[in-house]
Amino acid sequence: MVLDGVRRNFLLDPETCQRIAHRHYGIGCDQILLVEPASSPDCDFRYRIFNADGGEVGQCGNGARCFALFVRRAGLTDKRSIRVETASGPLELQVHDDGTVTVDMGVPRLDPADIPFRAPAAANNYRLDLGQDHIELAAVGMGNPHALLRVEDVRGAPVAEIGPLLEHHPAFPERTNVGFMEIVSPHALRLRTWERGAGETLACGSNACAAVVAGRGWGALRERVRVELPGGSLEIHWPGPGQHLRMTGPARVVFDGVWQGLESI
Ligand SMILES: N[C@@H](CCC[C@H](N)C(=O)O)C(=O)O
Repeated sequence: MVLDGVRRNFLLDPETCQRIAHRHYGIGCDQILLVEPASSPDCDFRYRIFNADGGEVGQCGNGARCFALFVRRAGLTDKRSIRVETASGPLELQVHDDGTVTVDMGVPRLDPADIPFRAPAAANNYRLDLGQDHIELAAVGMGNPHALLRVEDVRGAPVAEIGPLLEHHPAFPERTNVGFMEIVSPHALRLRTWERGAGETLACGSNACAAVVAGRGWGALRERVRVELPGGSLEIHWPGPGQHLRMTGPARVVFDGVWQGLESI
C-alpha cells in the first residue's frame, strides 16, 4: 500500500502499520510505502518502507516499482527516470513504454558486516546450526538482509518451518528475509520467500535479486535470469561482483482510496 506523504503528513507508528496491514480488520498488505519530499536536491522523492509488523526497513524492490507507478499516476511527477532516497541509499527507477519499471538496486553486498551477518569472512556458502540440524545457505545484502537456500522443488520447500527459524537466527542481528530457490537453468529460477516482518509473501523483489547473486556465487546462474515467483516474474541483470544489479518487472493498481483515519479500519 502506497501513501502520498507529499500532499499530507502521516505518522506511521508500528501499531498503525499493523492495523493497516491486517488482512481481516485492515486494508491488508505486505508493506506500507510512504512517499515524502526528498531532503537532498539530487533526489525527486524520499521513499520509506514499513513491514506488516510495523518495522521500518531499508529496501523493497517490488515496492520501488509500485512507488514509480504511484507518483506518476498521482500527478506528483511526469518523469520517467526517477531518483529516490531510501534508508539504504538512493535508488534509480526507469519507467518504460510498456509500463514495466527497471530498478537499479545498487551493488549487492557480500561482506558479512554489510548484510549484516555474523561470519568471519565472506563466502559463497555458509553452514549454520539450526536446532539439532545444520543448513547450507548464502547471505546477501540488497540494502536489506537475505538468506538463500537451494531446494530441489520449490513447491515442497519448508518455507513456513525454516523461514521463521532463520529470520530470527542469531547469525542475522537485524533478522533476515529467507529465499527458497530452485534453479531451473542458468537463466531461470523459481523462488518462494519468507519475508522478515511479513511471513511468506507472493513475491519479494529484493529477495529475487539476492537469489540471483547467490546462484551466481554458486556458479549455477548467468548474467540475465528470469525469476518466477508465485505472484509473477521478474527479469534480473547482474554482470557480477562490484557491479550494479537491475531488476525489471510490472506494477499494477489494485484500487485507489482516501485515508480517513484509523477509525475507518
Ligand atoms: N520484508 C523486507 C522488506 C520488503 C521487501 C520487499 N518485499 C521486496 O520486494 O523487496 C525486509 O524486511 O527487508
